[in-house]
Amino acid sequence: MRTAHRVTDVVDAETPLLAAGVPLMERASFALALAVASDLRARRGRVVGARIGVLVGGGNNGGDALIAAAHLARRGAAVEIVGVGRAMHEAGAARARAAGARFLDADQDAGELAGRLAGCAALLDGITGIGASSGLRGRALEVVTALRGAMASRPRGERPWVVAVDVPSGVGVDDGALPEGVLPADRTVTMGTAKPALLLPPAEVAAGEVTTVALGLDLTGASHAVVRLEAGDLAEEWAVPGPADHKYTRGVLGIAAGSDTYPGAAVLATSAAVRAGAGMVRYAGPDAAAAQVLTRHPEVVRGLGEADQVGRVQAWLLGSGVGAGDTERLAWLERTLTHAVERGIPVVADAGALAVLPERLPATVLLTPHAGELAGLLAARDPRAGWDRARVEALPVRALRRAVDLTGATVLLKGATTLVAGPSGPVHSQAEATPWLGTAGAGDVLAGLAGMVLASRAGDLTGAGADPELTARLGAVAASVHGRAARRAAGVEGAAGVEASRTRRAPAGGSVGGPITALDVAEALPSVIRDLLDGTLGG
Ligand SMILES: NC(=O)C1=CN([C@@H]2O[C@H](COP(=O)(O)OP(=O)(O)OC[C@H]3O[C@@H](n4cnc5c(N)ncnc54)[C@H](OP(=O)(O)O)[C@@H]3O)[C@@H](O)[C@H]2O)[C@@H](O)CC1
Ligand SMILES: [K+]
Repeated sequence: MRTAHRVTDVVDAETPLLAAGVPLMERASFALALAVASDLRARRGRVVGARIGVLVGGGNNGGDALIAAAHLARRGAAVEIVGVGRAMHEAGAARARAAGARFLDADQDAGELAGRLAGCAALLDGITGIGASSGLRGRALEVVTALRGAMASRPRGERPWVVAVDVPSGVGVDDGALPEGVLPADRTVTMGTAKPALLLPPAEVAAGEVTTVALGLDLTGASHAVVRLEAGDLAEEWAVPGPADHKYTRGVLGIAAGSDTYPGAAVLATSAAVRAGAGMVRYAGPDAAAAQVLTRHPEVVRGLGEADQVGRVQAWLLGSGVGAGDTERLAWLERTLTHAVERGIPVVADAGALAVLPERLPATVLLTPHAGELAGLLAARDPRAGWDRARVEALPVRALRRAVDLTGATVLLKGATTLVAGPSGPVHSQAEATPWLGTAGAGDVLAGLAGMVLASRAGDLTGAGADPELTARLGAVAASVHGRAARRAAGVEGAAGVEASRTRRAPAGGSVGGPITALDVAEALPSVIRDLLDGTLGG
């Protein structure tokens, strides 16, 4: 599990150590210099003679960069420092100067400065860290903007290796905002613990590879702001049947997905649920879609009539492939959702069901909007706040939290990185998806998979002493398994392939994979789940 902590928690943990004289900045800057030296050695064989540009702001983030610059200069690098703040960490600057680093004229033309920096082997971004709010301004913004331009005009292989100090300067450290004028890093060396922006869209793309420096901060009392589940965490949450289990104890999922207009959603959602190991699926939908479901999956049972006539289910998936004009179906979804909520049955509410939500919902209802649907939900409930799709994409965590506050439900926001949060607990951020997954029907597969995961853990979700944060965690499990199945179906291989498929950079080994259909993703589920439980799936 990867985790990140809020700025206030980091500051609270630092304060007693600093008061006790623990040399946190020494530790931070030494580890930073080591990381830069090791990257330089890997990329060009040596540190000696390498030209390293250092962008320095007025606070302690600049202090980290300056002391690291001193270490690198001592190791023979040609270090060039540019101050872009109103002040400069004095002790750090003195050490860098004493070690032989050069201070460039900070007032020279930004374009000329940028041209010089763009030719460096490495750049350190030490302008701002956790002490600044989102968005660079003034001279810092001017220099970084010119630098971005200068770097973009060079071939990729001739751009400097960028290392961000603690966070890429200017990101929204707690909310993951990515304003104009952030220098994208190849690596971020973060101090004490990862910061939320390093795991949250859209800022995470500017972080590159994240290295966490252990500073000895005591964060045991602080809650996680962001959690990213890894393979071992998924395996722990996955319900594995025991000898006494049968189809009813493994979880019966009711699926009300698909319509005469979108019958494929029924097939995709049921395929995902069946392939992911549902004890039983009851399909409650129109005859034509049901015929297609049964042709493909004869093990699916039909559920006819109202919710109380369908037969017992442990969880529902409602709404995938039901359009806004399908009034009769929407009315049925609304009645079924109310029925499920009254009985404490977990629900995945997708697509059409998002249009018929009651005012308040329990946390065991998992809403699965994409950015456009989330914008619609927020615009309806919070009309004066001006939510639209672009704002949701720019501030996804804020949008997600707002939707949770307004509904009481757990919300899963689908995207290249999927976010899940409930009324309590962290934001889960799962980034396993490959861009190949951006294909019609992928959301129906996720919905069916998420419904199956809730059904398989229904007892834990609703019983006495149930963990109120479990729905969000299981939503994150589904998102991660969905992304991993997509990678497998697409043939994305190795860490380089995964990285390349996310960033579209040329891979150094591995494979970026190729096109997939939504059904391919559902069909890859059994092998991915098997490997997950065998412990052979990395990441
Ligand atoms: N405490 C410690 O010992 C440890 C601290 N550590 C390190 O310290 C960092 C936190 O340092 P911090 O608290 O000094 O704040 P910091 O991130 O440098 O930002 C403040 C500066 O930013 C500037 N600035 C602000 N807004 C701006 C804007 N929009 N655009 C441009 N500039 C802007 C502002 O300048 P001013 O507004 O005054 O001109 C001010 O000078 C932390 O991230 C970690 O790296 C670690 O080494 C562990 C030990
Ligand atoms: K920084």
